[in-house]
Amino acid sequence: MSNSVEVHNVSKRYKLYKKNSERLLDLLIPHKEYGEAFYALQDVSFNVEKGSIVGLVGINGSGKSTLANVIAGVIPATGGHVVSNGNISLIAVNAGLDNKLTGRENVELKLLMLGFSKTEINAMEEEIIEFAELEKFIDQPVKTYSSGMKSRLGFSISVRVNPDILIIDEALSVGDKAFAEKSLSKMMEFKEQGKTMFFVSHSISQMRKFCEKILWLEFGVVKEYGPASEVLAHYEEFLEEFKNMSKKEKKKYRQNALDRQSKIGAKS
Ligand SMILES: Nc1ncnc2c1ncn2[C@@H]1O[C@H](COP(=O)(O)OP(=O)(O)OP(=O)(O)O)[C@@H](O)[C@H]1O
Repeated sequence: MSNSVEVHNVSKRYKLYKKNSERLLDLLIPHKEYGEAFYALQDVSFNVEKGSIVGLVGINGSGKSTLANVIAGVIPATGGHVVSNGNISLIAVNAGLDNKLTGRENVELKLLMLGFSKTEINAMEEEIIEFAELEKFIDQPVKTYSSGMKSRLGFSISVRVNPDILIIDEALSVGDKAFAEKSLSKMMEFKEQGKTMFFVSHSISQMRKFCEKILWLEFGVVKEYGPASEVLAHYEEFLEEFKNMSKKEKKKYRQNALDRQSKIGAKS
């Protein structure tokens, strides 16, 4: 099925080093283990049908961005695999923008890298700049942009490129309300065209309005995956409980997850 996404037992293992020398030794001496394993994702599996919009939720550090990056192919999984058939575009604040280059140079570079010709780029460029509302600033280096301006630029490039699968990671939460509205209506257009979308946001009301399904991640594992209204209701209950925990209870809760996420000896 085209535009569908299947995530099969995906894990992402990082190494945490106490010192830089450990990192070097780990590289140089392959038969010995240095540093501590940390699983940002553990055995994550779910399927997304073509044309559906899936929200990724979870408290800070749950692995939402890591999963978005693995699905987009920006970072490799260390275990499992993702099957997808369409072109995927990831929009995240700052994703893929070179801070030293101007906004215009970033637009041109990104489009060149995606294989567009100079004539096509010329035709697309002005539209991108206009949608991003960056006319006045487009020839300034991106390092001078606010996070909202960067996300507007990233969003505008990605939607103009017209991907089959779109992943939006927090990009709407840093822009202003008017741009968020405009972006949401663009996303509705994409939905009508049967595109598959992933949406990472801390805004439950945006999720409720927009997503059909929700994947709730909790410190690297899938806590629940299902219809948006059901999962969001459970997630909100959890947030309320979590908020009411004492400092000590929260610490214990996090520690239990950390013990699971750093289990040594797992292969993937
Ligand atoms: N390069 C890395 N090396 C080591 N650990 C990392 C790396 N990138 C992410 N992590 C860890 O992986 C975990 C998941 O991070 P991630 O950014 O995916 O979470 P998130 O749910 O998107 O968080 P937030 O809501 O705060 O944006 C965190 O504990 C983070 O510290």
